Amino acid sequence: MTAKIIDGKAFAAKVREQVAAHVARLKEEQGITPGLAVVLVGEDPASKVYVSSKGKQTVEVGMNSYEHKLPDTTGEAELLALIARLNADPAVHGILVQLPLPKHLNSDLVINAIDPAKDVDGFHISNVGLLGTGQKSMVPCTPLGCLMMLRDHHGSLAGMDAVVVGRSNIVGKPMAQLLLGDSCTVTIAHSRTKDLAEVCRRADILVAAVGRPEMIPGDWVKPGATVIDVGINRIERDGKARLVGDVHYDSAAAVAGAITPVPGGVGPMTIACLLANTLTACCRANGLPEPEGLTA
Ligand SMILES: NC(=O)C1=CN([C@@H]2O[C@H](COP(=O)(O)OP(=O)(O)OC[C@H]3O[C@@H](n4cnc5c(N)ncnc54)[C@H](OP(=O)(O)O)[C@@H]3O)[C@@H](O)[C@H]2O)C=CC1
Ligand SMILES: Nc1nc(=O)c2c([nH]1)NC[C@@H]1CN(c3ccc(C(=O)N[C@@H](CCC(=O)O)C(=O)O)cc3)C=[N+]21
Repeated sequence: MTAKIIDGKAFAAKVREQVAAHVARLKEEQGITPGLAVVLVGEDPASKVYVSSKGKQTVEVGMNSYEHKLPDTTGEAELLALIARLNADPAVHGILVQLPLPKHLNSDLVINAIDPAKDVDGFHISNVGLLGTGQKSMVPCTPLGCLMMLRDHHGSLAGMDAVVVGRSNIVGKPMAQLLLGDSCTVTIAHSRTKDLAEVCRRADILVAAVGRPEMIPGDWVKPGATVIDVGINRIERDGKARLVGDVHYDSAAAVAGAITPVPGGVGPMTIACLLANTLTACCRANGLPEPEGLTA
């Protein structure tokens, strides 16, 4: 079997179109423009690329983008003061603090200082708790993007065996919650899992969020399974810089039923979902109906 390629880039473009249409209506009918503030501390090159890409796409869908670039040496009090200002600013509907933060800053403390209603990353403990109990929340962008692609491909996910490899707070755990919410039977695997290959082979839906280039080979994939590759790994091959996932694409695509590529899979959906979450936050802040099909 040769897998159907799930085109995250094209899917993300459709999501952005929906967001842009809704934003245009908000402006015209309500005089409201959604605003997203992105905070970047330090000079991490990959983070800089993501932040500028986020800013560009925010403007493209008609929203206001506020970029705050702070030096590596920024102290905790200074960062918390900026977050307090953004929390109080009615023009800002979404706040994202780019991770990882420099080591001297406590990211839990910083994230939990964001107003949960503006926490478009869905990382605040209140949003984590709301998601875990099945209540309305802000849902983390990467898992939300994965869920949208899975629902689009399968319709209902009920009863499917899902394996999530990775248990981080930003991808693995919220991904597992969303799959459980859609009635999958969910297994979360990690670095201490025994016989990971065997666990993966049980999966109808296999989500890889590990951060190890091409760690999952095709013979760990159940024939016909859907493979969602979250990994973004920069490697050098034949003297060239390349981006690869956590799944060995060629061998996995030979057995899977469907697979997301890297690049062009989960990554573009993450940013599209960030824009969708900002729109959702703006609608909620103004007591307006939320966009349909763009929330979990
Ligand atoms: N496409 C996108 O939009 C995004 C992509 N990413 C990418 O996704 C990947 C994961 O990111 P993130 O969740 O932040 O990473 P973390 O490093 O926070 O977590 C990695 C997880 O993988 C597990 N793990 C590590 N090695 C193994 C192994 N050999 N076998 C099984 N499990 C293992 C770890 O287990 P343990 O807990 O036991 O240590 C951990 O739970 C990265 O490549 C990242 O770049 C991340 C965010 C967004
Ligand atoms: N607070 C916070 N929220 C995040 O959502 C967040 C973060 N911090 N820190 C870093 C990770 C990573 N992340 C990606 C977003 C887009 C692509 C993306 O668009 N990738 C393109 C390729 C881009 C390239 O070429 O480098 C693709 O896969 O096609 C990748 C990764 C969001 N993250």
